[in-house]
Amino acid sequence: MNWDDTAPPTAEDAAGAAADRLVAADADGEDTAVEAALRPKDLEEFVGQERVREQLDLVLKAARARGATADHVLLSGAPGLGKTTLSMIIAAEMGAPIRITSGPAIQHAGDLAAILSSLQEGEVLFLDEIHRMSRPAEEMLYMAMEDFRVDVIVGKGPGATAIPLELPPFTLVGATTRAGLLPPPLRDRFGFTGHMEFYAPAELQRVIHRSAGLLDVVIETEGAAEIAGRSRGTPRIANRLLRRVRDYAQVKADGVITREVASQALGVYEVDGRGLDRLDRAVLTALLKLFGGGPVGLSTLAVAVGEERETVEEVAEPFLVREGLLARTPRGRIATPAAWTHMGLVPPQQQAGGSGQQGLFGA
Ligand SMILES: Nc1ncnc2c1ncn2[C@@H]1O[C@H](COP(=O)(O)OP(=O)(O)OP(=O)(O)O)[C@@H](O)[C@H]1O
Ligand SMILES: [Mg+2]
Repeated sequence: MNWDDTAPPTAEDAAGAAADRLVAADADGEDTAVEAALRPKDLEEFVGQERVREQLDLVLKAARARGATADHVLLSGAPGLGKTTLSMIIAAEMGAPIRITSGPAIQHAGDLAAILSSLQEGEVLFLDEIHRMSRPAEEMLYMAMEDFRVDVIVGKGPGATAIPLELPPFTLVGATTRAGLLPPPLRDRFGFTGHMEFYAPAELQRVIHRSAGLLDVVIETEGAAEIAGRSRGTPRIANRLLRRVRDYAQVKADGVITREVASQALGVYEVDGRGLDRLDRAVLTALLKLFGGGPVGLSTLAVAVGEERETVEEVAEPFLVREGLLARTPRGRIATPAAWTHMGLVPPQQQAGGSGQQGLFGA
């Protein structure tokens, strides 16, 4: 694959790129299968997130010293940054069992009542995607969090009665990718909120070394750095790229991951030096080559790459914006100078003799 390919991207180039992306932050089937083995088991092993780790360490140590159940904890942050991992660490650090469920799994308040009433004292209840819980369940949760009590409604209509049910003290750990969507009364009932940030390359490098050790893969520092730089600040992506690079190293090299092996492998998988994949590059290429860097409307840009508007807007753009390669303006999408540099192209006004525009659109 030649990244500097001058032909405009075709629909075929972009099609499928969104479906099964190596650089997607959400877990795929394979991730789910191997992630359990790669999860750090205690705070010490958990890489990065210094602030959250330090604060959480205090919360847990204090609770342990008092012999009490830890305060409820809310973890917010983008997919793949370690929320589920941290919830398990909280339970492990407290020496408590953990029960795992998620917002979408709780359709009725009764579902939640059943879970809450079967908790043991001190148990950690991990509620993933807590922003997707139903309204009635949410209201039941308020009372459970605050007073360790729920009202179970028996019967219907005028004859319905609320039977109060005492709960043992427990620790709720809620996780959300969208903290802004949580109703304030719910947010306020957490004693501690940890905001997970994207990881620095050096931190991802540590994640990769650690995972390589667990997977019995030999990796050089430079090899880990190469993978880290393409992992979009996300441990899940780092671990996934490591597995693909390991395959390549076994088949095409002597199994050792050097910088060169990592770079070649990720070239095969079309993940570039900055973690952009084919879809990301198709969007940038269209924006730069067909529209001179913009501004261009989202719909036009989507047609040019042969993708749905939503795919461009929700799948490709967030990372391009985060990387400072693309900006969304009221007049449309524009490429930043960094985008031109990254794609190895020269902006029209910098091209010699003013013939740049023509050359650009004529290409
Ligand atoms: N700080 C970390 N140190 C080492 N590995 C990590 C760290 N954070 C996450 N990982 C690894 O990344 C993978 C994904 O982490 P996890 O499942 O906890 O993410 P998440 O935030 O729960 O994602 P989602 O929002 O999709 O549920 C796991 O395999 C885990 O081992
Ligand atoms: Mg998770």
